Amino acid sequence: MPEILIIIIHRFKYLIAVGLLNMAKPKVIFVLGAPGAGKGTQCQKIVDRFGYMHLSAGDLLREERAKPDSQYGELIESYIQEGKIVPVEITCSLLESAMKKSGKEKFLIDGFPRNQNNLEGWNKAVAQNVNLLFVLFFECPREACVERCLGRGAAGSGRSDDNMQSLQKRFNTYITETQPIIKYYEERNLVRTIDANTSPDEVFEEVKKQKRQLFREHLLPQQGGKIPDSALDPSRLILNKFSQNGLYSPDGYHLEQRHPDSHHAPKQHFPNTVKVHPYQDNRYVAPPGRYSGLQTLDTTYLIRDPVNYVLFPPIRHYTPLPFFPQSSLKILRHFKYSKVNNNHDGSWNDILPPNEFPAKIVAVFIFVAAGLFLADSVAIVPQYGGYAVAPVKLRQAQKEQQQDFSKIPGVPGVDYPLFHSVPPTSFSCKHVPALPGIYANVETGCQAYHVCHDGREGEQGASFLCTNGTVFNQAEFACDWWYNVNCHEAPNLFRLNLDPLKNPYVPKPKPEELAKFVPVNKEMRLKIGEKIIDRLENIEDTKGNGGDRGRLIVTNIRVLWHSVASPRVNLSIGFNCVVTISTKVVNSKLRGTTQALHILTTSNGTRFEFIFTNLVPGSMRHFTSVMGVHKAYISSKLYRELKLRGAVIHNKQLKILPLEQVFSTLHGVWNLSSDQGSLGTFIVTNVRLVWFADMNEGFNISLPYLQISSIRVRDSKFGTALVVTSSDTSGSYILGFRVDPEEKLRNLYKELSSLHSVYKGNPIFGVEYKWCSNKNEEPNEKLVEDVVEIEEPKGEMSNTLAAYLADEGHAKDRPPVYSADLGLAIESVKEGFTLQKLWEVLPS
Ligand SMILES: Nc1ncnc2c1ncn2[C@@H]1O[C@H](COP(=O)(O)OP(=O)(O)O)[C@@H](O)[C@H]1O
Ligand SMILES: O=c1ccn([C@@H]2O[C@H](COP(=O)(O)OP(=O)(O)O)[C@@H](O)[C@H]2O)c(=O)[nH]1
Repeated sequence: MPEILIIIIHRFKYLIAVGLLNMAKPKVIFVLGAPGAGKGTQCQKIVDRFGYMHLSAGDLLREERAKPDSQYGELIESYIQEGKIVPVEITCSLLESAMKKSGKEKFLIDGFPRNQNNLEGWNKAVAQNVNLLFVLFFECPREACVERCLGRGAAGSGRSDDNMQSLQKRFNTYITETQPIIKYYEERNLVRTIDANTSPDEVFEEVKKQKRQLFREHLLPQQGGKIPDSALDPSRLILNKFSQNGLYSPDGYHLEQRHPDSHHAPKQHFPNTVKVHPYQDNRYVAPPGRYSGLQTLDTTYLIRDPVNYVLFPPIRHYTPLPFFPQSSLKILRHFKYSKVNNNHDGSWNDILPPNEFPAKIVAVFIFVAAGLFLADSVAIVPQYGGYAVAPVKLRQAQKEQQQDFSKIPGVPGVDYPLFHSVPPTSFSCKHVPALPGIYANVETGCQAYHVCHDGREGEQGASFLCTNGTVFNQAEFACDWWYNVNCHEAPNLFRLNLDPLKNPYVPKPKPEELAKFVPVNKEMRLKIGEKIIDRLENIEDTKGNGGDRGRLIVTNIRVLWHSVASPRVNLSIGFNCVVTISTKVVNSKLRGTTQALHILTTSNGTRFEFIFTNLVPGSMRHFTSVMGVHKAYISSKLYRELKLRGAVIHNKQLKILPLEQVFSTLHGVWNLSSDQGSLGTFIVTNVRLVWFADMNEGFNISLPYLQISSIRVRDSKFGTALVVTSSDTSGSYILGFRVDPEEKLRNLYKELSSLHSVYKGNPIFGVEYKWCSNKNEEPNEKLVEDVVEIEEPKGEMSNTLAAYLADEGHAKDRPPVYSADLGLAIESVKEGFTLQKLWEVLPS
């Protein structure tokens, strides 16, 4: 039996590998082109033909706009009418939730990304989670597109932008904003251009050609898109065809398309097209005799009946195969496409000798079952013209109690184990590094795992099985798809049970204990818009927790450290409090004398210092990432802070920040802060609002959404005014603006309040730190030189601390007390000293 399975895998390894490669992430095709190029029309055809899910960014926005409770409705409407591009945060979240909701794996994203802001937003939030196949670009002259859009409007599209006025603006946006995006993808060789200035069917013919070539290039990049004929053999095609028709088509079918010349209908006993119909046991079969009146499906494929084949019993146990590694990830890794060409010529020779088949076989079906449910159903094999007809199951009619393996890539029992209960193995909790802990059982291909505790459950601990298709991922402490797990690696990861953050059986603090430490733990949670940039293990907080191994986390706004042994011992240093970051020679309990990271901070007028030692000899990463991110933080202050009279305007143009996108520019806006008011220009971007005086561009204000506490429309002595209040942290300024006519003011108000709510939820901090590949571990001398080191008068410790530690009369340990400031238990501080003084570096 294993031989049969090996043959199946051999024959289908191409499909398995390709399937796995593609199943890992949802596939996305971007569809771009001018308004009216026919994107929607072609997408519908692609959906019908290739089964993609069509997501039109424009349609999703229109749907959102139509929702009565949508907070973005008005903003979307005004942007669409103006032909402007809606902020990417809105579009991306609509796209993402539509993708998730659909449960599908292949998407045509139509009309997106349309500008730099879209592109950046997508790259930041979604790109890494999907597999972008290519960009389908419909090229069509402007006149034709305009005519089509006007035609669409006249035919009752109901779209508020299918009119000449909006079209003009949409085309401007398309030329200035979307075309550069197409160019961006062109430079990456991802664009496939289709001439869209022909009839819809002709355009679609081109799409199909491109699709075929792209399919090949995508699957076989190393062969320049040339697929060996064997790779596209009929079995592959019929699987697609059956699945398109809702038929169940498991791995293991071997099918062959008949050649029209040798099976020309009038000369042959059987027609070119064989009709199959649902059989009483819910399979699709070719019916004997007439099929009039029966619901049928045409197939031109032959399914051959293997000679001398035996029904193999259901696979109940997972037996590792000698040359197929248990973890089929290895199949992927070792898989070479060229092998398909060399070892498999697309004929049946590698399964059955050709002379075993009658010469004039027309409709002959082969069936090799690959799993339990197939083996069960093979008992009935109806005969057709003397040849066995393969049973084909209808997806919808599948028996409830049988598991559907079709959604799981790979061969059940071969690629992944199929245990129904945990078998006895040599696994023993006696040999594990930590108790309690969870351990994968390698002998079961990791389908079983054991919770080792106090020995009550026996030597194997409490044993559990992951559901079929999944195995225990020791790195994640959870059942995971088999192709994500390298089971052989599991024993090397057993030690992760020592990490209290990983090991779910390490008791977590009780709620009341947690309450005690809330201030500290709350700090450790990531804040809105906060992103982790680097995470370093083995870092000692040399000053505060010497001798304790910890984890240093660098985010875009701060540095966090926590002890690994007791995560509640932690600290958080906001970059906004940092005075300097430098290096310093220290004496670490765990590393001896070494260079450490020295962070000097100030908070409420008091200075604090922090020293972090990397316990990995030679590693400089803690210097490079903390200093690098800090620099990025400093240089991006404008993203986050209110700025008055800054050099933000040059020649009446806003100096744009790196991730910034201008949404609107409004002339003739009065700033009401002085008695007579000043006339100026108002600019709305995805980061901030900016106003500058027409007479003097140095008289300006730049206010990020992050610093806005409210936006209102109010009556004032100047008439109806837009009133923007800055947050407490930025001085609670009240800014008044007036625009005529009032409708314009109200539109500005709506736009600003929508953008404020979008960017309050997704603040842009502007801290972008780029890793230099392979250089992470190298000392970056320049970076170290740049930082000014603060000289301390005596030694390396503050005088107070040195005096404290010099404790000559020390007889016994001081009792621990709870320090509300630190949220920790500390030793009671000696008389004459205060905590603050001990932490102080420079006299305040
Ligand atoms: N190849 C074509 N030739 C002529 N009219 C077309 C063609 N493709 C689409 N149309 C029509 O043009 C209008 C715009 O097409 P649509 O697919 O909605 O474009 P888009 O999504 O690019 O804005 C529709 O009314 C559609 O019926
Ligand atoms: O990612 C997108 C897609 C669309 N739109 C807006 O929706 C309008 C209509 O887009 P759609 O793709 O429906 O129409 P097209 O102009 O391509 O026919 C555009 O003009 C934009 O205002 C947007 O802001 N972001």
